[in-house]
Amino acid sequence: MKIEALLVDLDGTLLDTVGDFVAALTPLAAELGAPAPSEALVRRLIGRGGAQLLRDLLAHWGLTVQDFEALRERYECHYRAVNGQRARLFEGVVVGLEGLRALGLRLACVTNKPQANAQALLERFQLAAYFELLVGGAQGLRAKPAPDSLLQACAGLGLPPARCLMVGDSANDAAAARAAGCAGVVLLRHGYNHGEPIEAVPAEAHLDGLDQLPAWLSDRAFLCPAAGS
Ligand SMILES: O=C(O)COP(=O)(O)O
Ligand SMILES: [Mg+2]
Repeated sequence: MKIEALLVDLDGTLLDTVGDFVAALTPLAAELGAPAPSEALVRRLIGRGGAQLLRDLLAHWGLTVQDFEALRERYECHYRAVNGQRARLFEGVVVGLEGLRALGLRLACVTNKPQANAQALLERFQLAAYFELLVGGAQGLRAKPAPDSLLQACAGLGLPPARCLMVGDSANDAAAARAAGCAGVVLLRHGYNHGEPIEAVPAEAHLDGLDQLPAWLSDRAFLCPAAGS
């Protein structure tokens, strides 16, 4: 088995976006009369998409709202206004993407973040050119840990999931990769995993950063595409 493409998560994998989430949630909390969420709390909640994040936060505050959809829309509006302003690239991302490209691997970005926000982030951080396609959160696509967005990315690449390896930062990425039938999953240690140690999530590898991935792949002939093939 050799892999031909990587499906790469966004939040917690390419970009540290926790500051954007806090900035979007702070005015929403004020509207609801709830305390501003701390960065540590938000870090534990990121990764299952915006709707789940809001449900988890409401549960944390002990609040219920009559019109959840309206709340979600207000949150998305706050988020769009701050998207990227506090985000930063994780160390090793560009070196890692360059190395993966040099190995001849095709890249797709697969995130629970709404498509437009994800696209804007890839452009803002000059990452867009590395990716053949981006599958973000959209209506009709169940968020990871469901396999929907990964399957859509594989279809877009024209590859069976067994030729694709998922790279992410959370148990959701691992579960989505298994459910989609991907070749495996590599997890990075610098992201968000709901407050749990990432090492507890079974994976083909746990790495400190994306810059370690090309060498890890090169050491495994079954995962590395034959040069020039
Ligand atoms: O939960 C989100 O909104 C984003 O999460 P992801 O980029 O790690 O999939
Ligand atoms: Mg993530």
